Amino acid sequence: MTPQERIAELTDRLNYYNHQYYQNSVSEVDDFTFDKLLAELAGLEAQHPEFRKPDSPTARVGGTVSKEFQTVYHRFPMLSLGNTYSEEDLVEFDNRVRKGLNGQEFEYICELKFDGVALSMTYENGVLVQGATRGDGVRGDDITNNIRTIRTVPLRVHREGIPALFEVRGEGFLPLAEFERINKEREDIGEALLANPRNAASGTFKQQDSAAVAKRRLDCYLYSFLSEPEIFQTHEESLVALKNWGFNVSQTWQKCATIKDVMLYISEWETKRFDLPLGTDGIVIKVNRYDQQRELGYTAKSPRWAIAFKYKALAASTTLNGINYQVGRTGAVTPVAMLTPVLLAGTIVKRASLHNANEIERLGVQLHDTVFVEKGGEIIPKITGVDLGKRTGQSQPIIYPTTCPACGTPLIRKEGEAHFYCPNERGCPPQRQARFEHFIQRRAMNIESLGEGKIELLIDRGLVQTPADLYSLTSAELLGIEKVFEDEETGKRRVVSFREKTVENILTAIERSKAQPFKNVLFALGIRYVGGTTAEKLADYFGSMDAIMNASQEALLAVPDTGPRIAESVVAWFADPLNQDFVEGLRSAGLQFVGERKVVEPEGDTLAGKTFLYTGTFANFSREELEARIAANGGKLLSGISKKLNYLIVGENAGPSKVEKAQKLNVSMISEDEFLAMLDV
Ligand SMILES: NC(=O)c1ccc[n+]([C@@H]2O[C@H](COP(=O)([O-])OP(=O)(O)OC[C@H]3O[C@@H](n4cnc5c(N)ncnc54)[C@H](O)[C@@H]3O)[C@@H](O)[C@H]2O)c1
Ligand SMILES: [Zn+2]
Repeated sequence: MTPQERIAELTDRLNYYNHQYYQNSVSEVDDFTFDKLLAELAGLEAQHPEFRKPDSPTARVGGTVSKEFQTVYHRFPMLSLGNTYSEEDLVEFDNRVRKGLNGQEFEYICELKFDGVALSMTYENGVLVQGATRGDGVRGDDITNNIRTIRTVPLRVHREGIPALFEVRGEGFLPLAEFERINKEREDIGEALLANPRNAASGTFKQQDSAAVAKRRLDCYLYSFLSEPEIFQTHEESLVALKNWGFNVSQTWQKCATIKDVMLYISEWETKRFDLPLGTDGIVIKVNRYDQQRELGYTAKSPRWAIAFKYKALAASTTLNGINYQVGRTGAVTPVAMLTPVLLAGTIVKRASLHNANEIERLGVQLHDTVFVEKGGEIIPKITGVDLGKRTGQSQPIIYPTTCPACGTPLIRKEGEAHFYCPNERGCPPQRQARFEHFIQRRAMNIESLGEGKIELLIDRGLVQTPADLYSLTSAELLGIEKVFEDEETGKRRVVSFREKTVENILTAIERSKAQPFKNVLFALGIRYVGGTTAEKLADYFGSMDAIMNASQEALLAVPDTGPRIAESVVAWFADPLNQDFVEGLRSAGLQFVGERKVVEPEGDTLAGKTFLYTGTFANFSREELEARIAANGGKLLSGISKKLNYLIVGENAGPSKVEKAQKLNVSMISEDEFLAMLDV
């Protein structure tokens, strides 16, 4: 391949990765690979400037704006950062800075490089008026409503000395604990897991429905303050002031007098960063004084007064001793690698995720191989490769089971899904147990006193078949039963026994659970894809179990944010006679089958297949009434303006941004009267 061809190829490939990364929140390669390719392209372009493409990713900030949001222009451009993985490059950076400043004294501020999404917030007279993404550096997406959901971003700041107009910038992120919580919930309802916290944050900030965004507790660390005229002399002063004004500034930054101190900071945080509540992928080094920053200036893509040092993902190698196939609540089988314990980033790793059969194939890993494990932003380490040089005659191909490791039922794989499933929903012990655990969790029936082995014991003794049986348990049945559990790994024994006090607590909790609201009951059923949020929406919309049981797929599709996958799953679940028995069992136990919301009585289907959104206020309807009429006539309410929207109903005091956006996307706008006329056909 000639340099010209290679330049063309790299340009296309990197532009494609950028598109996937910024628009679709997907990483098709890891960052290290991406950065290596980008460095290769920059090197080739330097040697052969004549072959450089006008759309080269070396000279542009990676992102763009999207059609779904209003575009805003940044007052000050939002740039990228030069980056490096090597200490030699840092020394070079230090030399460049020294030279650029002609021997003046200078200091650095080191900060962690938070792995999320760059955000910019504008305040006018102390009020947050706009929040935007970086986009292409000049223009970004207006995601003000989504940024308002971040609790640590003040909506108002009133302190002395704050300029009337200023901008703060920082990194929006999904805290690791929140990432794990969401994934646990997704696993629980059989949804594909989010790949990593950075991409999850990026995808969340791009959602149209800010109520859905609010459900994920995003956070943001601020690291920059901009105003005209400037009111600070140094970056340090601005960090201190931001903190004092109530902005969320991570207290991990440090002033360093020399590049040696910078290196110490780097090595100090190499492992310590894993104790932080968010993913970080390196550190950022900035010249402290603003006048010196100005003197050094910018390239087209990044400041010359700052650089990012990125850590290579922490890796270790160890042997794969076996694979444990775990069966989840929905029957999905997940392979977990059992490893010879190895120290990685300060913790001992014994297991790693292998995700699914495709992943095993992709890695080409065999039993007894030496494998590389890596710890990225996530808490569970993953296997990233095989050390083929260390493969011995001992290694054996991994034969993926064809039957359920727990109950022996032949596994099936649904089209388009990566997981194999055990279809024996009711007989398969781990599935049954997991269904009970789902049922008793706080967000469902809240009978958590039944946790930690107690359910297993009840099932073992044949006291319960389905969670409905919990409601007929008596203290006579429970008193005195016990079981000794032995931990396979540690050999530690634990006794679970039902003594008087325990029994009393459990029976009280079961009794009390009868008052749990209808939406919790609906969630507790464990219908695939019906998580807490969906259950709440369905409960609000239909108002009762009977209405949902009798709802057709079309009727379900009319519920906001409910797609065909959920609708199909709900209909199929209620069509199963055994599920019907289960539901009737719960009904006779006296659980809440009716919600607070008024039941929508179907009126007709004149709006079937049409999508609506409204803005403003109306003479004939309250918001609830309008929503109910749309639903009752088979229409579907959308949560935001997109190309999928057919009609925007415009009332008094309509939101100008909604109207403008609808115009842009050619969405029909109708008045209240026109809407009424549609109902009258
Ligand atoms: N894997 C992929 O497919 C893929 C594709 C595109 C980009 N990427 C990754 O993204 C990088 C390019 O993204 P980029 O242009 O946003 O550069 P960058 O993420 O390397 O650096 C700039 C960004 O760092 C962030 N940042 C975090 N902490 C900061 C702090 N304390 N101070 C200042 N900024 C801070 C800001 O959001 C800023 O915009 C690539 O180097 C690559 O690693 C990966
Ligand atoms: Zn099974």
